Amino acid sequence: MTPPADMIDHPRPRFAPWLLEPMLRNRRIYLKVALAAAMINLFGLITSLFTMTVYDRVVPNNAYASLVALSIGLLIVVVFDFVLRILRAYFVDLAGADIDHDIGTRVFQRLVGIRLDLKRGSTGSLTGMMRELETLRDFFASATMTAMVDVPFVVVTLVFIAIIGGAVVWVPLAAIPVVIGAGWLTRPALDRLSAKSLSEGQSKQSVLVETVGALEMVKTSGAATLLGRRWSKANRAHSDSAMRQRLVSTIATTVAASANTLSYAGTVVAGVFLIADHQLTTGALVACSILSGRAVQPLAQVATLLTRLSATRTAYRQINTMMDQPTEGPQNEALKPARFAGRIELRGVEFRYPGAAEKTLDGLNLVIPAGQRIGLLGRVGSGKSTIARMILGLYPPQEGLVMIDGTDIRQFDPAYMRARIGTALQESVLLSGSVRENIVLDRPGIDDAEMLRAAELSGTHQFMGQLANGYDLILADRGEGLSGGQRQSIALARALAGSPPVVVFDEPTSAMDQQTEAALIDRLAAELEGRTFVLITHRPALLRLVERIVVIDAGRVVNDGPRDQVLQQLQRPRAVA
Ligand SMILES: Nc1ncnc2c1ncn2[C@@H]1O[C@H](COP(=O)(O)OP(=O)(O)OP(=O)(O)O)[C@@H](O)[C@H]1O
Repeated sequence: MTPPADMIDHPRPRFAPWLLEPMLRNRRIYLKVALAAAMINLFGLITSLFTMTVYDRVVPNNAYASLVALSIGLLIVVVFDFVLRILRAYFVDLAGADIDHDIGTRVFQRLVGIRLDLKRGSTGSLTGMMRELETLRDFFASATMTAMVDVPFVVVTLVFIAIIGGAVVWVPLAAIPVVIGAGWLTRPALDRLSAKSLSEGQSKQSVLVETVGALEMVKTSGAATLLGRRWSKANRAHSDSAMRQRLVSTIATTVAASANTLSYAGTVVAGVFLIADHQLTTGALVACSILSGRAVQPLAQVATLLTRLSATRTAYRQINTMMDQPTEGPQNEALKPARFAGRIELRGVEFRYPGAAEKTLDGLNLVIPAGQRIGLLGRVGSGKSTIARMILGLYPPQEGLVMIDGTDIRQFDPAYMRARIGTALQESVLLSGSVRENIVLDRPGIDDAEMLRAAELSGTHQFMGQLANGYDLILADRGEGLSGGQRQSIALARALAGSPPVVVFDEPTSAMDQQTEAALIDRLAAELEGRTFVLITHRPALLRLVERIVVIDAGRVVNDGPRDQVLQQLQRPRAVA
């Protein structure tokens, strides 16, 4: 069974493996579709033969016995035709659903593995692109696929017309280039318009996602006017190009439909002369006129297919651009070391955000021995959160190295590494679903007992334990329905669950009152003992948790030492002033 590998090696036209592989896997089903199509086309020929026989043999001779026999035969054909048509639709759907599922999984995996430094476009345009999967699915799972299977039978039908109708075959033959020409000529315009319509649809989606995601801000800050203007502009542009796209494809499909009618009528007209010339019987003419419609029809369907092909190709290109991008993690075998002690080292790290003019980290050197708890201090925008992102491998440095336990973190499996770093970043983003799901996140090894332990540590249990449905409380999108402090507490429970050897907290108490914060610090002090802890904060109380302080300014370390010593140095200039 070598042929499939061959086809993957030299695909023409070049299809990406994410599309080609699931299609090839379904080749058996498509073979069944082709078989069913062949039978259905054969039945079509039989029906026309039936008509011809009735006109030429039954009508002139009043041969009712033959008519009964022929009718029974035809009835059987109709029943088979019915069953085969249903089977054909079912098989196309079956293959379509499998391909859709496969591609959906692959694309989603790629989406979550996207490298943040290579990410292009807004959240809205990314979701818009995911929506384009529907366009691809519609193409593979719809009747359009069956139209392609019917195309080779056009030749069979034409040969059949030539056999029974002779010169009449020139009529459908003349109609075919018209149909193909209409499809071909409109294609460049359709390609252009569907690309335009797709990008404008994504702009529309961007405005929508931004508005819905920040509805409270939109209302309170009066952003509705600005967003409303953006929305109508995007909407107008999109409906304009969608209208043009429909217009052009209507031209192609209408030309095909008219060619179909002309082919039928032309056959009848030409047939009259041939009958007069005794070259054709009336029955053969009727059969030919039916068949000439059947010869052009698949091509008319292909014209429709071509109009959809533009949209499908645009969607394919969009998705393929994302699928072609390198994902996170090493290209070769990723490391998953059994021991993860948590010694962190940033050596000569230089980093500039994509598109930013200034470097955020400028030759930063920092070693955090395993088990040490450090606080990162520094002014707003000095680069503290960026250091956390470097440690988590969210962005690779342009220069220098980020290492954990002496290994460049780019060699680790990103999911493996991040599962060992408990992280609570500045924004406490929760997901829709229960509080339990938000803490456990389906991670292996985190059972109810561990979830409760983490919830007690973070302070979540204080408010969740008292509610009747407690941890099964269902949250709306992004944790709506809870206060900011409660959300933050759940995010901390999520980070602490599973006792990861490294913990990175960025402003973990920014939404909490002093009392809640003090109680949290008491509980965390014992919990973090012996673990590598990186704390980014502007709140002095939290510094009780750390033994060393590193001060960052403009992406460099400007002070580093034992906590109390650095705190004294930081207070001194103020005392002098
Ligand atoms: N995603 C991003 N894209 C481009 N620039 C960014 C991005 N995130 C941060 N920056 C820039 O990098 C610089 C440092 O940001 P960072 O978030 O690391 O600061 P910080 O020290 O954590 O500040 P804060 O105390 O306000 O949290 C800022 O000047 C900011 O403009």
